[in-house]
Amino acid sequence: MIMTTSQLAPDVVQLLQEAACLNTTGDVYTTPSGPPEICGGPTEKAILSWALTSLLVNFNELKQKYQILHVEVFNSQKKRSGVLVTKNSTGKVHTHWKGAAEMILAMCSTYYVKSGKIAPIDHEERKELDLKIEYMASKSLRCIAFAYKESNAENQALEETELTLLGLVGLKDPCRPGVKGAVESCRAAGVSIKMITGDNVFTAKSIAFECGILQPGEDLNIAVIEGPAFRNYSQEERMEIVEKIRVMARSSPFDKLLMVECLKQKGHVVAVTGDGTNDAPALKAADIGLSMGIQGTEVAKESSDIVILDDNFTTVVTVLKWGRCVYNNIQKFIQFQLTVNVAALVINFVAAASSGEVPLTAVQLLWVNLIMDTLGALALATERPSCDLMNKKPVGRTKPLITGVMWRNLLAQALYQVTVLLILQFKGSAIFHVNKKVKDTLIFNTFVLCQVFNEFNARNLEKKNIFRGILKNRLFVGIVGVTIVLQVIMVEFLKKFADTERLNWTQWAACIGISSLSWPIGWIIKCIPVSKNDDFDH
Ligand SMILES: Nc1ncnc2c1ncn2[C@@H]1O[C@H](COP(=O)(O)OP(=O)(O)OP(=O)(O)O)[C@@H](O)[C@H]1O
Ligand SMILES: [Ca+2]
Repeated sequence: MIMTTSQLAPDVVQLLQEAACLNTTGDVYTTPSGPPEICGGPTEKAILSWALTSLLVNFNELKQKYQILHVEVFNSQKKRSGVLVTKNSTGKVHTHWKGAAEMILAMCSTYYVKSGKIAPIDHEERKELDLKIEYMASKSLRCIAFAYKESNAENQALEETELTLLGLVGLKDPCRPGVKGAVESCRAAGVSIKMITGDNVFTAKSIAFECGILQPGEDLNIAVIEGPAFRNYSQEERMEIVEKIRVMARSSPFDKLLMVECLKQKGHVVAVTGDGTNDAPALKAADIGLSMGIQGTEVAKESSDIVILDDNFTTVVTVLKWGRCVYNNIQKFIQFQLTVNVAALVINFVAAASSGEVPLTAVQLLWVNLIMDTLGALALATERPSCDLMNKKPVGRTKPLITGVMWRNLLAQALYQVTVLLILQFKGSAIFHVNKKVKDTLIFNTFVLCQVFNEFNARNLEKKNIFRGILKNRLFVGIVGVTIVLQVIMVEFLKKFADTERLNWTQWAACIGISSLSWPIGWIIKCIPVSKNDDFDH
């Protein structure tokens, strides 16, 4: 039941004001114009703003009336914070605790009723209060309880038993828009999301449903666990259940770390997001630690690999997408580069071994490497992420960089290039009725043009449509254009330098015709399935 201050006894209001404003790490700055500014952690801020608006407290005035004798700062293990204060006017000493509701309730033996009287918490009362906490939590509220005790001595430590419950507050930390979508995207990308929180199990469950981490129909007995239960399992038991857990509630920093370590031992690649000091060990232990740039504590940021500047979970999807894109672009370039090198090596080796002459000269090979390394790398590395990247399973930790699919594409293209170039080498002069120098130029020119065509093939390792989005990648088109222009200059104008002979229109057409066949070959070869043992998806 929500009550206004007028419905409460003044004594209780006073105690609640003390509880909210003295037992806090937050602060309030009054501004001459406009509402007061509250600072501190999110929980502290919420409680203070409730105190200012609902308890109508004057924060700074109240603080001056008391002296703080002892502080126990909030810690993630005990999930509570406490102070020992004395009121200047009366000299009375009060212990105040606030923290996770059921934990504070366990320290209480009495509670305040509305009228201001103190009543004992018997078995029945305790059950009812537990139900209240559970109800609030199931509405995805984070429950904080306030408790206090009056004592006489000033120098004693904070008492932890026989307290009087002052009240419960429920804080709503709503699931931000977009999070549900991000969770779904991650799931489609083969990334399983787990929520590890210090919250109560009911709050955690309810929030997990809200943002799609838990789905209707899931076996909650397996998917939801509390930190202490997880901790108390044996290592073998933990390894058995860890993959099935979706939500871990009431976890301590150690539980978070334990979970990350278990998942890593299972061979998973683990990413952790977190903002608090209590997340630091897990962030550090994870393969990828992502901390929050705005709310995040310095400790969390220091322990992480990536700082998410906008504190938005949906950014994780962007990180994932770009990470995959870079990996994919590297693969494309490797495939492209290896094709060039394998083909050049085989042609020269076979020709040298059989006739003692090499068709591609050192300068020509240097030239090929120069334009294909720099320009080819630029063209393929600047491809932007495509949507299908996010529908694939992740690459396993032990997966080779060059996959079966890449070998298939690479070998097919290299085989084609080697075949046509060797035919040109041995039969070229007869076919085209040209001298040796022109024939060598034909080989060189065809070889380079084959790479230009193959650069398009390399744009997509698996999909047959290699032109998708090509106009959006102006750099790619530009680079291919520059490569072609340079090649024309090389063949037509730099005869001495590259040892080439000018080619006529027919010969150019023949070179282009032969090289362009690498497109249909690329298309056909992609129809051949390659066994993918992708089941190691983490
Ligand atoms: N400033 C605070 N003062 C008192 N109790 C708090 C405070 N902040 C959190 N709590 C209690 O501790 C619990 C959370 O503990 P903890 O901070 O260890 O969790 P967490 O894992 O950081 O949570 P989150 O999911 O918000 O990151 C909350 O459910 C709440 O009951
Ligand atoms: Ca936290």
